[in-house]
Amino acid sequence: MGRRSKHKQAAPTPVLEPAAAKSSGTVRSGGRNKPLSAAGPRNPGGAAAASGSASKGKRKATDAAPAAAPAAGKRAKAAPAREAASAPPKAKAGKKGEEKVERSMMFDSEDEAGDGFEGLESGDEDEDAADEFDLGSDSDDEGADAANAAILSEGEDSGIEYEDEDASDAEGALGLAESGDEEGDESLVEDAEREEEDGIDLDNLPAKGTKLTERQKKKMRAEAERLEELLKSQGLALDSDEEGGEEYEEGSEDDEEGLEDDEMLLDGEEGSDDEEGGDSASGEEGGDDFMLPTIEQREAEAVQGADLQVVQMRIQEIVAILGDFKRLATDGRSRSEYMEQLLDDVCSYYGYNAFLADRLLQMFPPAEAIEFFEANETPRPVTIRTNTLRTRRRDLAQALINRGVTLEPLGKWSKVGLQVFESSVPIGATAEYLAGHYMLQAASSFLPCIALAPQPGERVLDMASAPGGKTTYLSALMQNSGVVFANDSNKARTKSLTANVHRLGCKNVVVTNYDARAFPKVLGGFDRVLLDSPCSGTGVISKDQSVKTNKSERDLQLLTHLQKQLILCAIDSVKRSGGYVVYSTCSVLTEEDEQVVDYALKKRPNCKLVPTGVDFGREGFLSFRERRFDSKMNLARRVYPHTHNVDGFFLAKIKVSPKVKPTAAAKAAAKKADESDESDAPAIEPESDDEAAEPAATAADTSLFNDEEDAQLIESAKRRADKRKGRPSGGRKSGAAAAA
Ligand SMILES: C[S@@+](CC[C@H](N)C(=O)[O-])C[C@H]1O[C@@H](n2cnc3c(N)ncnc32)[C@H](O)[C@@H]1O
Repeated sequence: MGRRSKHKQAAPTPVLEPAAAKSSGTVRSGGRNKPLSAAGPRNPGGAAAASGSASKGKRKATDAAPAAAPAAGKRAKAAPAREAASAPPKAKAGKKGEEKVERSMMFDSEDEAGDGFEGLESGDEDEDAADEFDLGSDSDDEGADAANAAILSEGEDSGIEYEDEDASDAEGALGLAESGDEEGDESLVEDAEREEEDGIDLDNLPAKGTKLTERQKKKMRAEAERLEELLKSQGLALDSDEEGGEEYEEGSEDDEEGLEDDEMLLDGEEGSDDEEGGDSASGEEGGDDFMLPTIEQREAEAVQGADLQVVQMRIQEIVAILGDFKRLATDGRSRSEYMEQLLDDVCSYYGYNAFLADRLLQMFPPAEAIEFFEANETPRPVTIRTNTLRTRRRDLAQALINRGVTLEPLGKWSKVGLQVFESSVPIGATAEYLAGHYMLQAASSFLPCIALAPQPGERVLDMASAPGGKTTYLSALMQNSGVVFANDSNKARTKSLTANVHRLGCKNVVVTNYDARAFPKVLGGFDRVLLDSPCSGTGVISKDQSVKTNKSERDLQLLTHLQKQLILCAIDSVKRSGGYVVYSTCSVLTEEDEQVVDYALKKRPNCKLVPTGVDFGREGFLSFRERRFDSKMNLARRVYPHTHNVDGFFLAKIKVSPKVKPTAAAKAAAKKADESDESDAPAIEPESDDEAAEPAATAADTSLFNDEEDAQLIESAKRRADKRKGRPSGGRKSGAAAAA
């Protein structure tokens, strides 16, 4: 990744993966165009969270950058949590004010340029240009591209830099300075500053005489070498004999001093052991390498409470060691011991329960997992979706700009999205909002609708639709024709769904209130079905910190069982001649994503995965731990907060063909899928009134499933519920139980 880009705000990213993933994340800090946040981190759920993430929440409110662990190659500026917690949260406010002016100026100057988004105020653009932000034709595509390109080319001024510029950045970064001229010097200073942030944190260098670990020494030597390389590439070698040395002459004293300092630091109390900076990280000497805490130390920490600063440092050390275990693990402890400590530390530092922290640590390599946890401490940018039933994006943008809103197009991948950077008015209460010109909608939540691609005149089912962000988008994509059945099992939530449908002027929507497992019995024959499934919400922790602590293994089992039932109903609701189902969740856990889709494919051999039409994000997993998934699962898409600066999200598109007589192999696969689902299935009822879990215990019509297992589960759940509420048990029987 280009180093410059790190300092600029990432828009929700049109980034192709896996390249983006490898680039260690796109969520970047402190650019001038820091986006308006959708929601501040909420109060963490548990006691641990209170100590851990509450303070982190504050810190992050002032600094949008997820501080990646050093092993991610970034060497995060590890501001001590407590110190940072007291950082003034309004520090950026003044900057934002300036930003607003800058952004407006950007649009103005683009007006003069006369293409793309810049036509906003001019009003004299030709029809083609005026259509640029409408849905539809290829030329529109080009127009939108041009608009974005114009903005992208403003990268330096606007402070916005998209991920796909990073490659050229990386190449260009070192060629910035013409040696000797002022510009060059400035660039060099900037580079050096960047080095500080990217590499060794000069603000937080250990005090002189501090004893450094071998690994720290090694890092510093490597950093020194890198700086030397950089200087050389600028024609400013450290060696004053070399050409160009003169220009460096002035600074050389300082630098020599600096080097002395470095050396003193490197030497610590013991004196330098290798001037050449050779590899001495093996830890044979001195035994001053990182050591995992002993059992006694862990017990003491458990009793006294952990010092967050210590825990944070330890997380970084462990992540670095796990990244190069053979070389860096010098205390004879096993990898699993390191993982165990990391799990403990993640729980106490970020405030997750052990179950979820463990699941998430399994999802990513350790360094990336920390990036994910960090990203969950900062809100995602506010995004809105233009309601094309009422207005055009350019008109909406102009209207909001006139109200003092700073915004820009979301990215090439969306013709209707806008990212809001700053607003002097509440974005959920403008006249345009009330008039239904836009929906406040997370960028990820556009994706399933894009994937479903409903056509005008079609019959569409949105199975779990409240509060209607996707329903209203589907309606707009269908240009208010055909029909969208917008269903949700939660009656209270259908009220906000209905309100949104009205506000946005969706005339082709019918709201229904069923447990979606009642489909296709109540209604079937759909061209397309969206199942935006109830889920654990592990992709939206930045919006709801309670997810960190309120999910247990049992909740997950209940959810996945429900999800599997729902996806079969979605498939069965497609018309006989075939159609499409999009399955999506805002969870990143494979149990709720690939595993559910895989189950459905095995149970319904007339289905196959097809491309989502969303060309960014990571591919779905083909396997995860001991599980193997459908060979086309790579067509599914995953997006993450730490790689795309959007809510974590999963989507898969399934083509449903007319039913065929299942082959023996298909039957065997379906049976196997059932068995595996049974082993995953919940053994006990949910205790909470958790919205997502509720339907599992109150299934309206389980006769859809001639599944004894289901019937028994529901029956025993009801018995237990009766018992808990003091009702005589056995007095009632569900339809399913009766049928069974
Ligand atoms: C992820 S939210 C849907 C968000 C919605 N698609 C949107 O874009 O605004 C999941 C929804 O599923 C609903 N739900 C949970 N269990 C359900 C069930 N068995 N049948 C139908 N809806 C259900 C919840 O009430 C919740 O509104």
